Amino acid sequence: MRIVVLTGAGVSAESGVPTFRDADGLWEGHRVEDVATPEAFEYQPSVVHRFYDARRAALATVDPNPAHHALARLEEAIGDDLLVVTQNIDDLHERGGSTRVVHMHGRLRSAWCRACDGRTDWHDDLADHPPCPRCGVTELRPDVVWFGEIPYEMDRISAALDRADVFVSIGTSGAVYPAAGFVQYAGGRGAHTVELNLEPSAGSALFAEARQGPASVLVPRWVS
Ligand SMILES: CC(C)NC(=O)[C@H](Cc1c[nH]c2ccccc12)NC(=O)[C@H](CCCC/N=C(/NCCC(=O)O)S[C@H]1O[C@H](COP(=O)(O)OP(=O)(O)OC[C@H]2O[C@@H](n3cnc4c(N)ncnc43)[C@H](O)[C@@H]2O)[C@@H](O)[C@H]1O)NC(=O)OCc1ccccc1
Repeated sequence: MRIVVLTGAGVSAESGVPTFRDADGLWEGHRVEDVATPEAFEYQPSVVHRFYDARRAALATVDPNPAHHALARLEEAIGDDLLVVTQNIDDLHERGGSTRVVHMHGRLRSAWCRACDGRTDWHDDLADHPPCPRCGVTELRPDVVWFGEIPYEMDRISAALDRADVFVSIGTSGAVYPAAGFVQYAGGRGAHTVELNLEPSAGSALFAEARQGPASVLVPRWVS
């Protein structure tokens, strides 16, 4: 039984990581789309850096919750037959014990150098323009996928969706593409589709099965 699990901000909400759709967007009066775009980084890099530096620093104050741990147990049970595709840029899946994880929108604890294209694990701020550890140039940006940019590892994701027997979506509002289109893609190839979410998402009607409730309760129950 090959399973692809897609997760969104809702899987980390009970760990204390704010979601995008509560509090009318995320941050300091900025529409998320206004800080998570290459244009915003061009015109106001310090605002964008502070946005990600604060979220990166906050990672030290949160821990995985029972939903993350349950997915790690499932991986232990079925190994390569499971792939977790996350829209989240936090590292809670890995800290929960998962290893087969694709961060399609990037990672907070990684910096990407626009000069040498190198990526480096990064735990500190970027707003003070530190030099790239590889090439020494001060052209580091958050290693995240902004609106208008192509998500990471789309080939690996499409290949897994092609072969999936089950597609499960956890804690996502289904508002952002291409992730929001995965249910139709997998369902169209015969996969059984399940939504586990606090409330029905924009694409709920597209799922064969939809359960409402907190991820920390629904995911362990679904896994066991
Ligand atoms: C706004 C939207 C309409 N715009 C887009 O989708 C755009 C444009 C677009 C492309 N195709 C389209 C088609 C139609 C319309 C528009 C488009 N997409 C892009 O630009 C993408 C790039 C988008 C990525 C942007 N970066 C992010 N994040 C990283 C940065 C950062 O994090 O700062 S997106 C970011 O927002 C999204 C937020 O959504 P969720 O995670 O779902 O969070 P949200 O708060 O919305 O919802 C939380 C849910 O959880 C539930 N919940 C809450 N608590 C709990 C709980 N306790 N338990 C369970 N559930 C819970 C709630 O009920 C709710 O349903 C996530 O994807 C997240 O990663 N790039 C691209 O398309 O390139 C081309 C391409 C495509 C394919 C192949 C080749 C090329």
